[in-house]
Amino acid sequence: MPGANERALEKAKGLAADALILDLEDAVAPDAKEAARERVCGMVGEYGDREVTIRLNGLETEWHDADLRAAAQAGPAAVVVPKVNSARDVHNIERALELGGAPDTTKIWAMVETPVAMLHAEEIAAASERLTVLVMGTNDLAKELHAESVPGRAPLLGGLSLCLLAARATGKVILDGVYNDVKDVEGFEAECLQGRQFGFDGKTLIHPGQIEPCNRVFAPSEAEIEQARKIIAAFEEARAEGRGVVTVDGRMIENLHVDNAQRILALAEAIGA
Ligand SMILES: CC(C)(COP(=O)(O)OP(=O)(O)OC[C@H]1O[C@@H](n2cnc3c(N)ncnc32)[C@H](O)[C@@H]1OP(=O)(O)O)[C@@H](O)C(=O)NCCC(=O)NCCSC(=O)C[C@H](O)C(=O)O
Ligand SMILES: [Mg+2]
Repeated sequence: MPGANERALEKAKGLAADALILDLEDAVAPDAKEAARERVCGMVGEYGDREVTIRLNGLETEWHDADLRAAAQAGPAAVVVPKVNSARDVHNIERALELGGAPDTTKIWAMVETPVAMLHAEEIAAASERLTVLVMGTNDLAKELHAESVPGRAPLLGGLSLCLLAARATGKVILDGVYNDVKDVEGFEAECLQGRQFGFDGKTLIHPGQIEPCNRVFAPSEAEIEQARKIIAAFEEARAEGRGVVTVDGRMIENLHVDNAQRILALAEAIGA
């Protein structure tokens, strides 16, 4: 949410989002940057249990250093850094956080949103243990690619896949990009579903109306939870009888399907908590 929008920052205290990104970058006009920085850094502790992050201005901008120093002192759950293009960028942020006295609990969320970042996704993701999340910047990526905005996002799928591979290969969380048409609920849900089917852990949002459909699409449904329990029970029974493979509803179930079922139950449990 825009760091200059007091109304939105207040409203966010009652919204059912898992994490908040208080933005100092694109959603804040140049002459409002300093006031937004001060306001946002002062509000980090006001959102209860949710992960509160601050999106800094980009590494090459005149505001970046001051944003990073102020955020390091405020100690949010993470600094969200736009247009990260290399492992060296991550190392520079890491060093600046340390020099700025940031607590160890302040992580780095790297926005990957340029062609260079797509090609360096693995080295970015692996660059630091402090980096815990990759965030797709699909608007900037489309702009850089000269791609058109089309349903299904065909022009972006190569980049999305590269970043997903990088996140999974390095054990990091990855969040899908935003959906700009805040009035198009159907199109938004379709894009959430596509993101989930690809393997994204969640989606970044720009409007309160996007929270409920996003939570619904990304959370395991009752039927999925039930199926996961059935798979685990059937496999345990098969194991007790000395078998390593079993069928559930006509489908083959092996160890790896049990791992997936356990992941679904753990996710449902985390959401419940
Ligand atoms: C997109 C918006 C400009 C739309 O704003 P508006 O027309 O005011 O929306 P509504 O009138 O429907 O608002 C209804 C109420 O909800 C509050 N609101 C609106 N947006 C937010 C929000 N993000 N967080 C919290 N609350 C919000 C309004 O204040 C209204 O409240 P009330 O008065 O009580 O009724 C606007 O939604 C907006 O500015 N969204 C965020 C834009 C943003 O953050 N952009 C930067 C991130 S996206 C990005 O950078 C892309 C990435 O880098 C990439 O490359 O892809
Ligand atoms: Mg961007």
